[in-house]
Amino acid sequence: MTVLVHSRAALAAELAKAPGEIAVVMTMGALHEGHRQLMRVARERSAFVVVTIFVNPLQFGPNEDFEKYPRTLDDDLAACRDEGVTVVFAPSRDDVYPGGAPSITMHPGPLGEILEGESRPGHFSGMLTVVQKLLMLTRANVAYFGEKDFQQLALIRRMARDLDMGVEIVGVPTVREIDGLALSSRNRFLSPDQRRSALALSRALREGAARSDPDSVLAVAHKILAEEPGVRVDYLALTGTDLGAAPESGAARLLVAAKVGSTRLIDNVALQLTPGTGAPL
Ligand SMILES: Nc1ncnc2c1ncn2[C@@H]1O[C@H](COP(=O)(O)OP(=O)(O)OP(=O)(O)O)[C@@H](O)[C@H]1O
Ligand SMILES: CC(C)(CO)[C@@H](O)C(=O)[O-]
Ligand code: BAL
Repeated sequence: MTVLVHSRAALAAELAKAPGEIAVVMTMGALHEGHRQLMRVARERSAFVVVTIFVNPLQFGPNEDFEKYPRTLDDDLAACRDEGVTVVFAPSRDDVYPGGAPSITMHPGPLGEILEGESRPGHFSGMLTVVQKLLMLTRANVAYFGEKDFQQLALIRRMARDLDMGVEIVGVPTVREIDGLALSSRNRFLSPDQRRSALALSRALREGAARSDPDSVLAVAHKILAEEPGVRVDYLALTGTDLGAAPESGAARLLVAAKVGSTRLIDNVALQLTPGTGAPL
């Protein structure tokens, strides 16, 4: 049975019943198969799984989509029930921030200043602050996050390690539609035409990642994105798996952020680089 709680007191009462390890899957709701995959991976290991649903105002910029972010609690609850989730914690803003905006917050450091951090000032500070609070409130031993938000996952791992938080952070591969589009709550804002345009993101990543020479990887991906007029690229970046400089060879990551209409989407893939193998485009 899945129990829905809204207050931190009701959450604490449910947590007291946990027989052992507590797992958490944090979300902003509007749940889709990507979220459900996180829940399934969590359930495979832990009998007690908490899903949090909270659209965190602290991680949205003033001109971002906080107000219009989809809120679909009834459907979300049904999805959590289907996946055998133990507790759904859907707090109000006052429950999470009883004293208003916190005066002590997380500082993401240099990794938080590039890519998403550069495009969304303050985003990662707000995100890490609420993740830390939700880890404390849920008393989680293990927490699951999607690779779709690759930089977010890297920062959460780093926070847990740097601050000795004693929680295990598990990354879960990105779940995609059959045509390659990464599942995202924001996909529902796309018109059919915009959805077709949005496919350029995953196509650019896939075809770029099929190359192994760094110049070719970026050139192929750039070309695909440039040829899609419905897409305005924010960044396309080839990095190491730690989001630092791309290695000359070995495991790397290709990341993209772009606006399709007024909807901002992100995606990324893993790839292997081998120098000197660039075939002409
Ligand atoms: N397609 C996906 N595959 C795997 N995990 C995902 C996917 N989409 C989201 N997640 C993960 O689910 C968790 C909650 O994410 P969130 O609620 O922001 O959903 P979202 O679809 O990423 O929403 P948005 O696109 O609006 O940011 C995060 O750990 C996120 O990485
Ligand atoms: C981790 C998170 C739930 C924190 O608000 C959010 O950033 C998200 O949904 O990815
Ligand atoms: N999925 C990352 C949360 C955000 O876009 O604010």
